Amino acid sequence: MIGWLLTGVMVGRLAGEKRSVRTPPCVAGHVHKINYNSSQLKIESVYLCFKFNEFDKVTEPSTDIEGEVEEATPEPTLPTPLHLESPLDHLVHRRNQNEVRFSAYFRRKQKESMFSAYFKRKQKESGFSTSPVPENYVFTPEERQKKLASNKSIPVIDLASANTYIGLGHDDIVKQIFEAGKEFGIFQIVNHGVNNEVMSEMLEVVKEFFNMPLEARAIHYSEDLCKPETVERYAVEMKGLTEKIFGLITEGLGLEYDYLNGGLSGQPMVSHMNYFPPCPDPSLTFDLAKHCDSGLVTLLLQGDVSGLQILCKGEWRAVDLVPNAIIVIYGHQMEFVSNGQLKSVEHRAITNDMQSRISIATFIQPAKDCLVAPAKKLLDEKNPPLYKSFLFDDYFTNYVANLGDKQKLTEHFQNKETIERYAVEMKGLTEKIFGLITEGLGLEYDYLNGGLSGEPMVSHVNYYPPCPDPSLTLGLAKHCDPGLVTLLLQGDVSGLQILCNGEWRAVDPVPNAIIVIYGHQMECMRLNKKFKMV
Ligand SMILES: O=C(O)CCC(=O)C(=O)O
Ligand SMILES: [Fe+2]
Repeated sequence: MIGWLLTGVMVGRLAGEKRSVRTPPCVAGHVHKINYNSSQLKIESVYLCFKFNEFDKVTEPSTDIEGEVEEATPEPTLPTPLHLESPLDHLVHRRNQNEVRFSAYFRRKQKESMFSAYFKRKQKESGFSTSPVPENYVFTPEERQKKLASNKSIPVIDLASANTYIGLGHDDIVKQIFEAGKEFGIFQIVNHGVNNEVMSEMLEVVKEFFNMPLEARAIHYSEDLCKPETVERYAVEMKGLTEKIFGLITEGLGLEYDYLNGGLSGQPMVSHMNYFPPCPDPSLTFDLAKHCDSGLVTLLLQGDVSGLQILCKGEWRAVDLVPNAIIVIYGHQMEFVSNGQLKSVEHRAITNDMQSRISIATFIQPAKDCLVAPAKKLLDEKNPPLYKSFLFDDYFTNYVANLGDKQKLTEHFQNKETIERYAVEMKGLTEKIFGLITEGLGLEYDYLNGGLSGEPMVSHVNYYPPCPDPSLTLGLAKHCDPGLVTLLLQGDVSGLQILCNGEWRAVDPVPNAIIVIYGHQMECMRLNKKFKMV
């Protein structure tokens, strides 16, 4: 359902500004005007994209979408329109599905067909044409906010002694963060080390920007309001905070310190500035509809007006305003990587009729081509992988298609059934093969059962991305398998080779075949040396 984000959309980026020089626009963007009944709605939010260590080089967003637009609204003259994928794109589009002129620069047609069925249904269900809130912003009675059942508060964690690295204070913080992630998937942090001045300046910049009249914003904002120093300082602070938090999270999980760095947080950091104006009837709609965040972690700074709520054990709870706190929201990837030990939290933002509200959400997300999977170190016989491994890009496509619905997404990416069925099949096949091998050797039927195959069966899931120069490296170096037998299933791309009488030979892919590889133990058993390992 759409939300009452009666703001505007500017899609922007941090360009290569140099501090000493008065620079051309540092945020390029686009403001959309929408006429709705007699009032004018302005749908706004700003995306800023930061690539660290590369402030001068900005990721080129795709702009291949203009051609798809049929009826472009006349727009003010603006800097070149840009498109950046933001985790919230789908919500923005959802809000504005019925205002067909919303965006000339997004993949409108594609998004329209994606959301139109949903909207038709929702509109039919709602039917509140006389409300002060535009009909397409009205939620069904079941979906609207009710009195909060619980006010049990979300943990506020003091990071003051996080940097001591050892000792009670530090260990206690690690524990608190772990517990908060396990129970809530969200917590607030204070004494986080982020410069308070930078935070309040950043909120001021956003407020100042959104308080400008639409036309003035459209023409001037990129020069007058971006305040590159503030934005850049904020970005640097967020980057530092991310590293600190990641260190504490990985320590709590028992993973290497830098496990969440690299590909898992490899997409350029995006900050999304939200401006929510007062709403004539907050009982009917939301600033932001229920969703889970798509990435690993979101760092949220809210101004002095509260509004964030989280869903915890079926109940909505308010996240209290804590001065100078930053809210850490776990996105869906955190749940996948931690194999469900840490939760990602569903949340929403409620409206109010008196004040406008500002929030700044900074998203840390995996690179598009990053293979996300439960961390191997967290898996064992008792903790099988609960989720499939997948490319983040595939997840994101599903995220958009499922409107950030955590349940649907979890169903799609969970592994339980497939893994279990595969394991049962492998177990059965092993028995069959063992029977045939022992028969060939003239041994008792069950000779290879018991201790000889007594370790819990383990399946490794390997993914080999394309390699820019296959002549220089191997997917996997020469080795023999340590166990008795390996049952290998390969996808539709061949690659396995074996060393046979001093020569490497390819193993051809045969549809639906399973490759049986004898491990070292098979040879070591001195079964008349009839079997060779490969
Ligand atoms: O404005 C808020 O409090 C929530 C923002 C949010 O959930 C998001 O940007 O993903
Ligand atoms: Fe969110």
